[in-house]
Amino acid sequence: MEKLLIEGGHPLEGMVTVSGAKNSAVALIPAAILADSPVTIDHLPEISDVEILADLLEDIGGKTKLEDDTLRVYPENMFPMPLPNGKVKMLRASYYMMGAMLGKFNKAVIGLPGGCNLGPRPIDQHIKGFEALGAKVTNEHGAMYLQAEELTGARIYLDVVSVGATINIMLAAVKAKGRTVIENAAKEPEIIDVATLLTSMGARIKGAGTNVIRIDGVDELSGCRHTLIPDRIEAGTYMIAAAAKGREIVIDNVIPDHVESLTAKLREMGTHIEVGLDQITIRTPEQFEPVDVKTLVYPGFPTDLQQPFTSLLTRAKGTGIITDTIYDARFKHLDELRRMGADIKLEGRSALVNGNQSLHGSAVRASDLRAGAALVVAGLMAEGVTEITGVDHIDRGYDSFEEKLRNLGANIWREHIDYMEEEEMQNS
Ligand SMILES: CC(=O)N[C@H]1[C@@H](OP(=O)(O)OP(=O)(O)OC[C@H]2O[C@@H](n3ccc(=O)[nH]c3=O)[C@H](O)[C@@H]2O)O[C@H](CO)[C@@H](O)[C@@H]1O
Ligand SMILES: C=C(OP(=O)(O)O)C(=O)O
Repeated sequence: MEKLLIEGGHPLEGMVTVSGAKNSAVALIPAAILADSPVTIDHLPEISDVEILADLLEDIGGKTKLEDDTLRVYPENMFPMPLPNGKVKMLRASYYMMGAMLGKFNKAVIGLPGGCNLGPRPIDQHIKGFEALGAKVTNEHGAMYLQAEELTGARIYLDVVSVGATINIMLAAVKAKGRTVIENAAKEPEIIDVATLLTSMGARIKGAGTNVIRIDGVDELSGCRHTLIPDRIEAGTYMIAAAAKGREIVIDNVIPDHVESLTAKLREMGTHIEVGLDQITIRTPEQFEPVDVKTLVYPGFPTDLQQPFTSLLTRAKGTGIITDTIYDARFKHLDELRRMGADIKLEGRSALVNGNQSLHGSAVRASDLRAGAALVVAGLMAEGVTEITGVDHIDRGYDSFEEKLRNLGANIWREHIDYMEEEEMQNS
């Protein structure tokens, strides 16, 4: 086990380059299963979710070659090997193995996914989609069994706007017979990225990025080369860190439209922001105004930035309210921020953050990926040293986090936790 240590208070300055999007990468890697020849994906982030998915492709007989930020997938000898346990529980996006394997082999046996514990995260809409396409889906002892004689296009209305269900149904439908229409589809940029890759492979998809997606099934998909879009959540995390502590920070390789909801809120708080073509420059203001934020589906304020944004609100002159309409239990970071001196009340799905509190370094634990990002942002602002455990969560989604922050002037480093310390932590 490892922990992150941050000595707070150092101003940040310079340029940080955003890596490829985690939530695209984790869908594009399973999508490569659908091709009959090699698929090359460029600009992948170096994160554990990517490594585990590449491993899962090997587990079903594929070959993968990861060099720098490029992954080459050789799908020629894959077979529908059951994946009931183990690695599938280490991340959320293993659910895309269901759609991709069903689309390729008409068959899949896969354990239920893991990922951040944000309260219940059902996959009923994924299953509704697979069943509409003709698959029989059963859950036996925690493993999902999916099987179809043949997949046939269907009209599927999602009862909940779901990123995962939209992509999973696309993966299962691209080789189905006839037309599939997904209504009330999610519109996140990552969905467009997946549709772009599948289209390069020969799929016929229209409407990705709108709430109605039409897919006309094709018999064969072939290999291609694709470059991932930049990670808007990583970009947003650096924007928040820059607002918190940045003399002047340039965030490079960002699609400004993808972070518009955050840019608007940071400006409302008084942050100085200049938006270029693929760069955003940010400077900390003298004083932060409190703001209210509600997370919504894209293009609304992303739930994945709710937690780091909460840390920034502790610096506002007054009370800001942050409401998560997507996950009702995405608040495990609040107790940890309170340990650092934050004054936050939780009322239902809303955190009431009383600003003007100076934070102090403490020993805290990241319960999930973005809770980890929230604690890093808080650690950068706090007086003294913050020790963050639960680093494996952070490593799921941030490429070279400490290195990138160190290049901006942060004093952040990683230490190994020895056996005795681990015991002590577990008993405390
Ligand atoms: C790997 C990945 O891309 N993860 C992202 C994806 O997660 P994920 O795909 O799991 O999130 P969804 O968009 O599916 O979930 C949105 C909401 O719908 C609910 N729901 C979802 C599916 C379903 O079958 N039934 C159902 O009720 C969920 O509980 C949640 O309240 O989108 C989330 C919302 O932007 C992000 O926080 C995650 O970072
Ligand atoms: C919730 C997240 O990830 P996952 O869905 O992979 O758990 C996230 O990226 O903030």
